[in-house]
Amino acid sequence: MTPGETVAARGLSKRYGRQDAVIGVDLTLHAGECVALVGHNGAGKSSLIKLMLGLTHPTAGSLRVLGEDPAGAQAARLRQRIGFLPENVAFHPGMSGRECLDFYARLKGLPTRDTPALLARVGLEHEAADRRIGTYSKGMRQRLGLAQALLGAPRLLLLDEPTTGLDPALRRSFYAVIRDLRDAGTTVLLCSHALTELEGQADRVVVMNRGRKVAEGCLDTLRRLADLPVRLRVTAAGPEAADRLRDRHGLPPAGGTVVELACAPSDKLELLRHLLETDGVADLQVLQPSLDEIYAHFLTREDAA
Ligand SMILES: Nc1ncnc2c1ncn2[C@@H]1O[C@H](COP(=O)(O)OP(=O)(O)OP(=O)(O)O)[C@@H](O)[C@H]1O
Repeated sequence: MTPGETVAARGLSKRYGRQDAVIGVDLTLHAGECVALVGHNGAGKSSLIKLMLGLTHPTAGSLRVLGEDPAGAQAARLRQRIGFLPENVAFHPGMSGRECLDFYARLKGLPTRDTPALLARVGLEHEAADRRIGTYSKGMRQRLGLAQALLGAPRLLLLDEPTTGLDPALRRSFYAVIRDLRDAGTTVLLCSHALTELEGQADRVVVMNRGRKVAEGCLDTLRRLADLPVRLRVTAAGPEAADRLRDRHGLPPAGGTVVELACAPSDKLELLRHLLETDGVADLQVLQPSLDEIYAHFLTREDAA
């Protein structure tokens, strides 16, 4: 592993009986980056995480996590430096948040003195910390789950669907904590189906389909690779101007003042220039392909292959 690399997978494969879960995956993660691992159900995301945690052994290929073999002799020590938030986090309902975190700290061989600061970091201080978990809302349980994952200041944080069921305000505060950790040098791997909310959160996106890595890059790179049409939403000054515009671009008359045009990314500037010079254009909006559309493009392409 080169300096700064926290995870290095080479040709990594995992097979359960006759079921291939991970197939020949190459993946490198670095300190201080937040990477989103996206894929449909059964794509192999959880299997990849289990391999990183050393809970299962690779069938083929190699995997180093923080410089160690996660399923090797040093696995227990290595796991102290990894934080993990499972998809369905379940805590004992009779414990308070504080008791629960103390319990997990002891399990990890850590002092419990950091518990109050961790609870405060995820917004569970004061009265909330001493309430029974059975009375917590979903958002509070999820925040406790994050606090649990942050025990021992891990250098690698694996979060499986961390924001499922959180309202937009809680999501924002969740991602604010993640950003701080990333900026402090932690590697964060976020597994998610909720693609659109990852825009602006992940530095890099890795797309998995049926066990294989099918695309990787920052959003701009994926956008470029996908080369999907850009849409321009034009608001015309009136219905006649809208129909004139439609006619010029080969669209049937439709009424209303909003006209949606599409073009290849390389033709965008020329079309914009043309529209700016066209009479009757009152406003226009450039609609880039969303992460969902880019993701669908890579999955469809792979399925066709
Ligand atoms: N213990 C197991 N035994 C047999 N097959 C398994 C096992 N664990 C996973 N699989 C299979 O491996 C494939 C990948 O599953 P995995 O759980 O890694 O996908 P995932 O991307 O995490 O899906 P999800 O988003 O639904 O959690 C699936 O076909 C799954 O049925």
